[in-house]
Amino acid sequence: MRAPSRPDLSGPPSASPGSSPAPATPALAVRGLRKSYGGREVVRGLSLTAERGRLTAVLGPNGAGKTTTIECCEGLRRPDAGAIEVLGRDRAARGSDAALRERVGVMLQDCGLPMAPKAGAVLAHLARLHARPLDPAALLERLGLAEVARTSVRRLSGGQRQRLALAGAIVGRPELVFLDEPSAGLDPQSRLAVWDLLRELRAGGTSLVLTTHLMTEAEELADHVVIIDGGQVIAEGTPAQLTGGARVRIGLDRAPAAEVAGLAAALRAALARAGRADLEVHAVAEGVEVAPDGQIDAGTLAAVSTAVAEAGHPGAHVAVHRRTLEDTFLDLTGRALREGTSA
Ligand SMILES: Nc1ncnc2c1ncn2[C@@H]1O[C@H](COP(=O)(O)OP(=O)(O)OP(=O)(O)O)[C@@H](O)[C@H]1O
Repeated sequence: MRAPSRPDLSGPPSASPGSSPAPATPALAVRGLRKSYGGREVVRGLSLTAERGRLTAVLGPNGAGKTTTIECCEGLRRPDAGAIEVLGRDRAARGSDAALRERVGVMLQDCGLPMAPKAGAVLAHLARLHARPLDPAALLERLGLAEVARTSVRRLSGGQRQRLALAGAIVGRPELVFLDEPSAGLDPQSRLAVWDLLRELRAGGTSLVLTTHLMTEAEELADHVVIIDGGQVIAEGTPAQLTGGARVRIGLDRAPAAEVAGLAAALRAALARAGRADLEVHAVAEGVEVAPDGQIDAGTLAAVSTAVAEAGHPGAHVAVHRRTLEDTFLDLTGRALREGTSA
């Protein structure tokens, strides 16, 4: 199999090695954004910042207001209130659309491409609109689309259209790219190819802001994660900050709450006797967690294992557990299905 050719994804002119230092303003700054549809406010005073050269992932349940927020930032929707600065420019200022067109790439949720022309022609056309575009043929090849270059957009599969929309968003070598659910509906191979491409763009200095429902996508790619619910930011940080450190989990299968509480108390006592009162012990569903303030080193693991043995629960199993972003997301946004916003 021929290795896909690799388009030069080196970043925008401002990020090239040897050029002037990156500007101090963030790639995107949103302050107090508000937007209503038919009297229902779906974005309610939202503020977020995306730093330059970083990948910022915006997460949230269906209807949380992610697309509305991103479309306001892209200039596709007019906010009711609030301020949006894109690459240091006030989005609402006269002439900002024209000034930002060359510097900002947009991949829409519903692909936003014309249906009749052939895939290759669409990308070549988009490339011609830019001063220093990527090579469209290499980009098609890189995204596994070379074989459908002569197929009309209408006849592409959903995943192929999705990848073509991504190619269209980046072909102009933008400084900032907005991607609304870039890997929705992609098969695992295509998703990995898209992730590789996004990593490479970021390494080349491009700023990326994406929405996603894939927690693994945010965990794999994002420098900064913003969680939105009910039209507001409810948490943000690096994936590691949001998930917290690793814990030692002592599992008790199908144990009643009283037994779990008893184990937690016995562990606290045993750890205190061993001089490890610094270790926090929490009862969780079907077990107990011990959360060290930092990494789990061998001494900590040994102290916990000894304490478990002393506590005398023969059915207990000990494992190191790392919380995922999905755990945090569900803790913050709940497990119930959503219909619209909670406004
Ligand atoms: N043009 C519109 N007219 C009326 N209501 C709208 C419009 N666009 C979005 N909404 C409503 O605004 C709310 C927020 O929608 P939005 O698409 O911004 O959410 P989202 O977080 O992107 O959701 P999803 O994850 O499902 O894509 C939803 O309740 C949606 O039904």
